[in-house]
Amino acid sequence: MVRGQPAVELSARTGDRLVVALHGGHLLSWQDADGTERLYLSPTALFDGRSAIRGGVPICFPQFNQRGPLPKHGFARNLPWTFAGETAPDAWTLRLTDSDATRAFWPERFGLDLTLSVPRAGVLRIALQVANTGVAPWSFTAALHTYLRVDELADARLLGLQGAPCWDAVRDARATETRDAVGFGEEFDSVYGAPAQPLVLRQPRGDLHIASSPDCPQTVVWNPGPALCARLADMPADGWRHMLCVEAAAIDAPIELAPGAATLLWQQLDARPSSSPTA
Ligand SMILES: O=P(O)(O)OC[C@H]1O[C@@H](O)[C@H](O)[C@@H](O)[C@@H]1O
Repeated sequence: MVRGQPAVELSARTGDRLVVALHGGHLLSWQDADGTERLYLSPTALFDGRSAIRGGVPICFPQFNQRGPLPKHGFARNLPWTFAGETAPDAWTLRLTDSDATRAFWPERFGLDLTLSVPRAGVLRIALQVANTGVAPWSFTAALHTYLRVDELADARLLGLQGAPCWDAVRDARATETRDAVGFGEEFDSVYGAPAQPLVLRQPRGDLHIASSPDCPQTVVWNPGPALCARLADMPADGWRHMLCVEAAAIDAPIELAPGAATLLWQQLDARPSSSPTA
């Protein structure tokens, strides 16, 4: 149990440790072998079995944000998932299938398999298989809404976005990213075309390489900054300084699945020692 909610703790042979809540199939913690926490979990996150948990890796499905009639970011993060156990060495799967609770929002038949795996020490792969188990085609948008832990946001840079098309949601402006190292401070909410190369979150303590699947053609980068953070009841006032969401997303063009078809959305996080000083 974590804060009164059912959760499972997963220990990989590498020494990496994961904690995942059944509510939302929500990864709460990833600690590598030396005990370094890689994900941000708000100390004031709600663990009431209904609300989305602030931090970790919320699963946004079948709708991203408010781009449709469903609740914000869909319903998958608000429902209980089941734990299917270790489905391959150092790989564990959680499952959500359609039920009366999902059909209250969305009529479609579906299966989600979230597989968390540790292929090497300090590497985490988050893979969401989306399957159409019904008899009619349907489409969806989705995101792996990862909250990365940062020691101090002012010292962090996100590298690899230069040249990517970008929609800045704060200013409602479209542009091409010109910076080779993006820094943060105020509210930041942008949808980028995902570059072919992994992004790098660079901090004094080291780099985190962030790769995503071809079926996630967008990368969303979000930090509420001080003003919006102060309005978020489930985040402490300084929480924005210790997180950065880098989300593998399929949102600009909904993915259509034929009956019996499935697709795999994934994000891989790879922690490495710093190769150069903070840009
Ligand atoms: O507060 P929520 O529902 O978890 O959403 C957090 C943020 O999620 C991001 O993915 C969106 O781009 C932001 O616009 C949004 O504010």
